[in-house]
Amino acid sequence: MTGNRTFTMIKPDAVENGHIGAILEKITAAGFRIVAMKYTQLSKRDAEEFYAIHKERPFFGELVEFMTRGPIVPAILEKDNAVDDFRALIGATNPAEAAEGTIRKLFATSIGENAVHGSDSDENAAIEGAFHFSGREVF
Ligand SMILES: Nc1ncnc2c1ncn2[C@@H]1O[C@@H]2COP(=O)(O)O[C@H]2[C@H]1O
Repeated sequence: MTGNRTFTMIKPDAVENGHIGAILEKITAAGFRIVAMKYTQLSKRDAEEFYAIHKERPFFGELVEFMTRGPIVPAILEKDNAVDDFRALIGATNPAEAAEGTIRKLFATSIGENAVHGSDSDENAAIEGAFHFSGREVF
């Protein structure tokens, strides 16, 4: 049975802090199937394109600088109700406001360096997944 899909990235802060394994464990324990995953680093151009929707925000420069400073783990995840269930699993954007037990509460350090990304809609999940993966990389 296939569920629907969301897109995530384990961000440079969580990679630097050694949390890849623990975060993947939380994701799979919550019932998500990994259908695509890689270890890679974004160029400045990649990050500016991926986050184009935020380009007028005051934190845009900081966001691009952060997301390009080291490797990330992008992945496409599958589960029923994937987008909403994944956002519940990761918690609020600001880890200070994230619920106990959520990935951001456990592993994020600030609103900017918040450990993981989660798509906010089915449409954006498809766009973001296609940004990072070709058809041959999705299983
Ligand atoms: N006020 C803020 N200051 C710095 N970074 C922010 C702020 N709000 C959002 N962001 C970052 O912008 C990112 C947009 O994608 P995410 O929701 O994955 O995670 C968000 C944060 O990393």
